[in-house]
Amino acid sequence: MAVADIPTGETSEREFASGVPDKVLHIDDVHKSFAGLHALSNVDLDVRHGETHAIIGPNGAGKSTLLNVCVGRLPPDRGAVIFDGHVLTGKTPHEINQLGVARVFQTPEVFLDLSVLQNVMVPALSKRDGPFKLNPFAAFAGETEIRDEAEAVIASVGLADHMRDTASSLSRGDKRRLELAMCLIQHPKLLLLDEPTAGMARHDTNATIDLLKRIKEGGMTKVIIEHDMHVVFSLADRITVLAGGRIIAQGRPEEIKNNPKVKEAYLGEEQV
Ligand SMILES: Nc1ncnc2c1ncn2[C@@H]1O[C@H](COP(=O)(O)OP(=O)(O)OP(=O)(O)O)[C@@H](O)[C@H]1O
Repeated sequence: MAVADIPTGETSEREFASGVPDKVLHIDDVHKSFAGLHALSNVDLDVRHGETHAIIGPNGAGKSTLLNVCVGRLPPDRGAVIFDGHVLTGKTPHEINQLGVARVFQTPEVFLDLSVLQNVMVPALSKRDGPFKLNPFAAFAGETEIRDEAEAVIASVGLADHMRDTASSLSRGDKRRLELAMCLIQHPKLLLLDEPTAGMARHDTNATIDLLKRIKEGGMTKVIIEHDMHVVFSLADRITVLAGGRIIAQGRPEEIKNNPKVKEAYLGEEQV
């Protein structure tokens, strides 16, 4: 039976999971079109437990569309996404997040009027309490344990000096670090990063590479979309190359570097 035909009942999900124990994420024959434009065609991809998997490709290749399908922001026209034994297709972004998938967006999505500390406490409280609808300031009261952890995570992304600053006052690069901290405090099984170093100066980019390497030591699985090849080749265990919505190559970094199809796809763009 094709994965796309698997009903979303729990038994089927468990049966499927038992067949692929080392794969955290399985993308099966995903298609997505926008008004006749094939943004994704026949996309098959496995991400293994604990690896850092980079998805690269020229502008308009379909990278962000693929991530949006994975996190439930876009329904695929065909195919399925399986995470940790759960069929994600048809689930809401919040349900997918609750299963252990966190994402750093291309444009940072933070609470601009809250402080850095409060921003990082929100997802921790939400994970513990569910999507609370009460005044978040009331919910913050007496949350010593979560506050301590939030402070530690904020320090780990290099924002200790901005703990009480409002998010709106941060630079774009710091907003991305804040968003990363908001993901890390959730202890996700899978972290999806959409151009995590976009808009950062080289010094900050290198600091982010170091941080992501340290997270890797913790065993978290990561999928990273990135244009900066220095970042890709510093972090990736395996790379998938998309062009025109199709996968044109998959393999280890050295294999991708020497792949003629990849060089051709990048002609006129930044060289791999
Ligand atoms: N919501 C949408 N409506 C219409 N077309 C879209 C939409 N989202 C993406 N597209 C189109 O789908 C194709 C793939 O876009 P996508 O953003 O996934 O590419 P990408 O590889 O992430 O590009 P970039 O590296 O420039 O961010 C592009 O041609 C884009 O214009």
